[in-house]
Amino acid sequence: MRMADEAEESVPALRYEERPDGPAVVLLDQTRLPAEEVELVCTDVPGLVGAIRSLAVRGAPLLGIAGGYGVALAAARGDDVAEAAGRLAQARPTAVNLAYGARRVEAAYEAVLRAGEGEAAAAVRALEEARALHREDAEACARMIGHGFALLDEFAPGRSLRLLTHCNTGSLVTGGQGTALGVVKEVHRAGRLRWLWVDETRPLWQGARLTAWEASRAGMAYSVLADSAAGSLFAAGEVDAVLVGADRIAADGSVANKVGTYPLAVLAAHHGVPFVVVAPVTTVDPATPSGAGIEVEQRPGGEVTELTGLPSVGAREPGAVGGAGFALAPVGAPAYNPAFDVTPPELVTALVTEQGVLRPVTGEGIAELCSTSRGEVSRSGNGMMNS
Ligand SMILES: CSC[C@H]1O[C@H](OP(=O)(O)O)[C@H](O)[C@@H]1O
Repeated sequence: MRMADEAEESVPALRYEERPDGPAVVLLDQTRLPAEEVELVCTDVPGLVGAIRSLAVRGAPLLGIAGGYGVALAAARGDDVAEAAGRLAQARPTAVNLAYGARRVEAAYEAVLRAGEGEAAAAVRALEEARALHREDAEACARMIGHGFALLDEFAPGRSLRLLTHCNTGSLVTGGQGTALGVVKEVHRAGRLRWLWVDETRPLWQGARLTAWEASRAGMAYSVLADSAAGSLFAAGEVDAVLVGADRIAADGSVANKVGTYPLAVLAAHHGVPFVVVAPVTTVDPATPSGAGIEVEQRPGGEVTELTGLPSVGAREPGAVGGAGFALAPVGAPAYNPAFDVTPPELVTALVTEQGVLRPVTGEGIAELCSTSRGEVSRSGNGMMNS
């Protein structure tokens, strides 16, 4: 167990291993960070589904990669691949990437079976597709980071920036350097990060625990803040731009992201601050017409009403993250705990993907984004451009 104190830019959040005792998906248990770097070895799909539900592995792009490797793991074990893909796809409902990754690898596996090449060859193909998905995400991060940095430079040429972010969108949620936090890292590397404001991100503290962990390792100047303190920073003129990730982007440009994102978008609009979403095209879901159609995951109330310890203590409620904790409310108090909220497109200044920057974010622009194959760049009257 390595303590989280080495100065490293990014730590691989997940890998697939063919071990002497069999294949496994090995992941950095994010419920144990920042205090401990503990690896979780998932040797079967039920174990991986449990890790996804407990947020030991989390974040839309990484969930897609985990879903893909999970199907490859089932194929390597000779398990029922269709059943495994279904369980993985349904492990968390909001991040579209999870189902995309699982189904894409399942389709690769099935194609080899249909060709009559047998289960062993199909299992090899499944792992190849999962690894391709992983590589593509890392490449997408690099392109998003370039487009995002150029966009910020357009907003404030040559200036140092005070950026605010919510939840965690760095190396811990992608196959590469991250989405929104990946852009922040690039601003920092360019010597242009004046300050990073890190929303703690209640109730699971992804900001305080994970973004602060990544920011510390990158040597950034930052402050953690209570989510409710963000408004006073906008009022004081202390925020030059907001950068967040996404879990699902509907066909009309509505953005589902960690709960607390929508209020930031309203604050940014009120104060004339750019509100920028950074997400790979695999987060875009043309099959969901609008934000109203996005299923928002409802999580156990105990995550709100208890301050929990390490998950090893044993969660109070099925599915809740963390172990037995301290009551922050009367025991058994009812709680409302949506994991995400939805921001309408009119509050999004720009959507940065690996294919370019969409500004403004409109249904037409989203449709065009989905119609181009990966890597192509499209330019259109609705502001789709490659920055
Ligand atoms: C770059 S996607 C990260 C995205 O995922 C987080 O949700 P969770 O921690 O519940 O997996 C959050 O919405 C982040 O913006």
